[in-house]
Amino acid sequence: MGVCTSSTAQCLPRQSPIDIQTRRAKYDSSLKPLFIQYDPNTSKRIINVGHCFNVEFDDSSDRSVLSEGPLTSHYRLRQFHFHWGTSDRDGSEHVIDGQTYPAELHIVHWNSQRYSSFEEATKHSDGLAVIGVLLKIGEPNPVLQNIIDNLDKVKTKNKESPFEKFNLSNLLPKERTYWTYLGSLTTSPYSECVTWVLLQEAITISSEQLQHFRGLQNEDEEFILENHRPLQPIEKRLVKSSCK
Ligand SMILES: NS(=O)(=O)c1ccc(C(=O)NCc2ccccc2F)cc1
Ligand SMILES: [Zn+2]
Repeated sequence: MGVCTSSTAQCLPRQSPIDIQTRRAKYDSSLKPLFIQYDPNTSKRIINVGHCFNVEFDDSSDRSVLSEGPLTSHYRLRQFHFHWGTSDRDGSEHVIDGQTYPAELHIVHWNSQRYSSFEEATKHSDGLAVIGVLLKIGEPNPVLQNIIDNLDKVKTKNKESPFEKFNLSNLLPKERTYWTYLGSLTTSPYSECVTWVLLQEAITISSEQLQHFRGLQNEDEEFILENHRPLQPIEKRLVKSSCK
C-alpha cells in the first residue's frame, strides 16, 4: 500500500480491523487498568439490524460507562454486537499474529463527556471507544446462551425484542489486559472515530452456539453467514500494550 498522496482516492489512514502483531506492540507503562461499570438495568432490547444483531442499552445517562485505560474521557455504553464467519475457521475482525478467531464481540461506547450524542461523537477522532473480545471454540458459554435463546425473536431485519437485566460484565474475561490503537468503525460509514481496546484473553463459545448466529436473516431473508470486514493496512500506526 503506497503512501496516500493522490487527491482523488480518499486517504483513510486509520481504518479497522488490523492484524495485531504482538511482538511489534509497545508496552506503555502510562496505560491504566480499564474502569468498566455496567448497570444491568440499562440493558433494553435486542434488535436485528440486517448484517448482525445489537443488544442496545439506555444511553440517556452515565449509568454504564468505560473510562481509564488509554482513555482521557468517560465513555457511555450504547450497544454490543458480534462478527462471525461462514465456518469456525474465521469470523473475527481483528487477527492476532495472523491468527483468525471464529467470532468477535464489540462493546460500543461514546464520549459523553465531550459530545451530546452518539451520532455527534462519531464525527470526532475521540468520539467512540470499542472493547473488542475474541471468541474461541470451547465449552458452551452460559452467558452467551442467554442471548442465543432470544435470537429466534429477532430472526429478520428490524425485528426487536425486550432484553432487560442483562449483566454484560459477566460476558467479559477475568483478565483485562489489552492492546489499544486508533481506528475506525468496521462497517459503513467507516468513521475514523474509534479508540480500539482489544482484550488479550478470549472468551469461549461452542460450535453449536455459534451456528445460531448464522441462522439470523438479512433484509432479503437470506442467512447472515458472515459479517466480518477484511483486514485494513496499519499505515503509520503503533499498537500499544497494557502489559509487558
Ligand atoms: N463494528 S464497529 O466498528 O464496532 C461499529 C460500531 C457501531 C456502528 C454504528 O453505530 N453504525 C451506525 C452509525 C454510524 C455513524 C453514525 C450513526 C450511526 F447510527 C458501526 C460499526
Ligand atoms: Zn463491530
